[in-house]
Amino acid sequence: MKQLMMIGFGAMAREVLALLPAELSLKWLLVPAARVAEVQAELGPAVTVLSRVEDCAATPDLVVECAGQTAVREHGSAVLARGWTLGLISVGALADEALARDLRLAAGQGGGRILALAGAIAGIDGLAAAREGGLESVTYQGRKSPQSWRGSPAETLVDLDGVTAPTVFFSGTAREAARLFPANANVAATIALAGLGMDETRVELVVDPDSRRNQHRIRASGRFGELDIALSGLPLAANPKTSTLAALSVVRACRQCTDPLVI
Ligand SMILES: NC(=O)C1=CN([C@@H]2O[C@H](COP(=O)(O)OP(=O)(O)OC[C@H]3O[C@@H](n4cnc5c(N)ncnc54)[C@H](O)[C@@H]3O)[C@@H](O)[C@H]2O)C=CC1
Ligand SMILES: O=C([O-])CC(=O)C(=O)O
Repeated sequence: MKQLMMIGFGAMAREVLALLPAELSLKWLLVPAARVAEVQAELGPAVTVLSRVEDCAATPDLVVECAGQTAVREHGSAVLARGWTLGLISVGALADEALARDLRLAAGQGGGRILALAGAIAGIDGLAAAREGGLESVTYQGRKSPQSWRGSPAETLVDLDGVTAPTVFFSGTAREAARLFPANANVAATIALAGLGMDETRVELVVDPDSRRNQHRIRASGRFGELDIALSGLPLAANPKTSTLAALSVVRACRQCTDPLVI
C-alpha cells in the first residue's frame, strides 16, 4: 500500500479523501498548528496530523497540496528538499518569481519533483505539447458567479451584488491574475506555465450573475494550429470558488502514483 501526505483539509482535500484510490492511503495530513488537535480527533489514529513537514520521519510516496498559495510558501521547499514529489494545486504560487526559484532550488538539491496539476481546466496536455512547436498567442478567460468572487479583490472592482450582465472586471497578465486572485485564478498560472509564460499570457476575469458554473476558456494559436477549449465546471458545494474538477485532478495524480499505466 502506497502512502500519501496531504497538505490542507478544506473543501478540496475532503473531496479528494472521499475519492482516494484504494491502493493509496492517507498517512500524514498537514494543517495549521491551531487545527492539529481538532483534525486529529476527527480522523482518528490511522492518520498522523502534523503542522510541520519536519515532523514526518518516514517517506511518503506522494505529497499533494490542497491548501492555498501560503501553504506552498510555508511547506513547499521542505517537501522538495527531502526528495519527495509534490503535486501542486495552488500553482499560482509560482507566479512569485522568488518562491518559484526557491522551490526549483530545493527540488534540484534534494531530488524532489513538482507536479503542477491541471486543476479546474482541461487542455493542459495539448497546450504544453503545442509549446514545443512554438506558440503565438494564449488567452484565458475565467467566468464565475458573484458568490464565487466574494472575498476577492473583485469586490472592489465591480459591484458583485448589483451586476446584471456578464462583466469583465480584470484584464491583465497571468502573473497578475494568479497573485491578485489566489483562491480563484491558479489556473491562469497553470496555463502560463504550459504555454507562453506568466507575462505573455493574457487573462480576463468575468463575473456572471446568470451562472452558477465556474467557466474556463482557453484559446491558443501557434505552429500546431489553433486550440479553443471551453469548460463549464460545477463548483464544490463546500466552496463555490473551487471547481469539482480541480479536486478530481488531485485524485488523478493519486491514481497516477499507484497505477502502472499513467494517463
Ligand atoms: N489549480 C486549480 O484549478 C485550483 C486551485 N485551488 C487552490 O486550492 C486551494 C484549496 O482549495 P479549497 O480546499 O477549496 O479551499 P478551502 O479554503 O476550503 O481550504 C483550504 C484549507 O487549507 C488549510 N490551510 C491554509 N493554510 C495552510 C497551511 N499553511 N498549512 C496547512 N493547511 C493550510 C486551511 O486551514 C483550509 O482548511 C485554494 O486556496 C487554491 O489555492 C482551488 C481551486 C482550483
Ligand atoms: O476552481 C476553479 O474554477 C479555478 C480556481 O479556483 C483557481 O484556479 O484557483
